[in-house]
Amino acid sequence: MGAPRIGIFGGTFDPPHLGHLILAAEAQDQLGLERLLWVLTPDPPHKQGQVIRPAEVRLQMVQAALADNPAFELSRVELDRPGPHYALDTVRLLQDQFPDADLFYLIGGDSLHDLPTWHQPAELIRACAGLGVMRRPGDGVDLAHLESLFPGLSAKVHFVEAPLLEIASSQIRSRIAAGKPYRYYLPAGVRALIEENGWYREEST
Ligand SMILES: Nc1ncnc2c1ncn2[C@@H]1O[C@H](COP(=O)(O)OP(=O)(O)OP(=O)(O)O)[C@@H](O)[C@H]1O
Ligand SMILES: O=C(O)c1ccc[n+]([C@@H]2O[C@H](COP(=O)([O-])O)[C@@H](O)[C@H]2O)c1
Repeated sequence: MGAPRIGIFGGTFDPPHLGHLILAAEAQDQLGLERLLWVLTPDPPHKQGQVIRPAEVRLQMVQAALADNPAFELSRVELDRPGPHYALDTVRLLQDQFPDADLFYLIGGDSLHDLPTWHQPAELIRACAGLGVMRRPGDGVDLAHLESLFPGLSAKVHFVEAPLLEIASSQIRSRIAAGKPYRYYLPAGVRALIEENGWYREEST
């Protein structure tokens, strides 16, 4: 029997939406992940200076998004340490927690495209058994170029088969602020929280 496979899905989740849920569910199935840890990132490295809702607000929404799926778990590995939250530190902490497991880091195509700008990307790639990637419209992924920067990367990239989804948290925030319908872009429980609390109505980001 091989090592247990654990998926790590980090995100700002401001708010969590159907793109996130579909990526997580397809990756779990296609990569045979025994556990799938959703890692809420309080202080995302690439969103410094950007307005994001407080971690407690995003946590409530992630809990609502995960509530009806026992296969999804919330990990506090970033919530419980000060930021900025680099993926490499997270993977290393989870390696300590699950020393026998193969860890798969899940990202969208835009994140794969940006990987060279991440903190110590070569070490991150080395630390992961694989990267589960769901393409995004216009993500600009050029795997041959990435392979030239990080030899061996392409063998670790597993493209997750799924429809291309033009859904983004930023787009949902804009829709809410503009009074446009957004109901079917995210789970009902997340929408209920947004409506009860009036979140995103005044926001322009
Ligand atoms: N529609 C989507 N298809 C594929 N991957 C996605 C999609 N939406 C988000 N992701 C991936 O999920 C991870 C977390 O994304 P994040 O929480 O930043 O959401 P986002 O929709 O990209 O937010 P924003 O629009 O505010 O930048 C990232 O790796 C991102 O690439
Ligand atoms: O480690 C890094 O340098 C790094 C740079 C950009 C993003 N990440 C992580 O990737 C995940 C998705 O990022 P984001 O900004 O699209 O929500 C989130 O968990 C971030 O902490 C990590």
